[in-house]
Amino acid sequence: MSGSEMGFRSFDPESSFFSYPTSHLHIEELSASIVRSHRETTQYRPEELQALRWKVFSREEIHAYQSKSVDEMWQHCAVRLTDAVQYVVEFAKRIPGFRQLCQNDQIALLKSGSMEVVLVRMSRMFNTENNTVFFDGKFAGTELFKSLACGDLIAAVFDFAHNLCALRLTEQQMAVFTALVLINADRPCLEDRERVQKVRRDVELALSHIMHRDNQESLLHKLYQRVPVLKSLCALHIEKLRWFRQLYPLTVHSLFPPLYKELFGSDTDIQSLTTH
Ligand SMILES: N#Cc1cc2c(cc1C(F)(C(F)(F)F)C(F)(F)F)CC[C@H]1N(C(=O)[C@H]3CC[C@H](C(=O)O)CC3)CC[C@@]21S(=O)(=O)c1ccc(F)cc1
Repeated sequence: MSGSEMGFRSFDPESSFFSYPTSHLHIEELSASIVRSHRETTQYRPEELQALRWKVFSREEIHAYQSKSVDEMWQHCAVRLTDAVQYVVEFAKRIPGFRQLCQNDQIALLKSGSMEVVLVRMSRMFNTENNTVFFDGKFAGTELFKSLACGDLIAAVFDFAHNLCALRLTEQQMAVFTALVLINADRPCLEDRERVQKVRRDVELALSHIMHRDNQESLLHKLYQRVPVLKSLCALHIEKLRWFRQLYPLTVHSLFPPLYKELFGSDTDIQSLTTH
């Protein structure tokens, strides 16, 4: 094994901790730990989803969803989104390096990145053969979400999930990619950007290590190309939420989960995200 793979440390008196080329073993351990965290913090396993693959909603069931009022359907989805975000918070807390970041930066990364991770995770729930996503126990097409009254956003969310699902990422590749989506040194309001960048560098090495091992380096640039789309989907979500809140201020105020409002509402400070 060459010197750089051995990861010889060079003590840099300036930096708060060793700046060293990361060792091969460290990257292997980091990948394994991220994959384990992913497995422990997703609500559905791939084999479960595979078994339910052809369980689709009947016309009556679809009609029942379409007959819900706009505020009822938004509230229903907001509760599911908040559940999914809480699993992402758990995932983040189990990523080595993320826990070592200061509390402020952990919260800043979750505030700006948890929705993106949920959208990436949604691609695991997608069936590209009939363009449906797993929702409330069965697979649903875009028409089921009509009463949300944001057809353009739903179409974009489905489109993103379809394209990512078509890359057929393994659970390991998905796990490390979501860690990379979360640990982004360009996010707003970070206190120690350099430290976030150092943690991100190791996760980048872990992803290229896994893609190299799986002989799928060609996927890497396709994955990185999907990231700006994630950003635009989240911006569109915030825009729609502002529109919805103007129409139904009381629903958002009293019926939306507090974490949802802290994450996606105005820039209120975040209490329930404190990752103790
Ligand atoms: N409120 C909501 C909302 C909620 C969700 C999404 C989008 C929105 C919006 F906001 C948007 F798009 F603006 F963001 C939308 F669509 F409503 F407008 C996409 C991620 C979905 N989601 C999941 O797919 C998770 C992924 C992780 C998985 C796991 O952990 O294993 C469990 C299921 C969580 C919430 C959920 S959802 O299921 O309510 C849903 C809603 C609309 C849709 F077209 C498809 C799904």
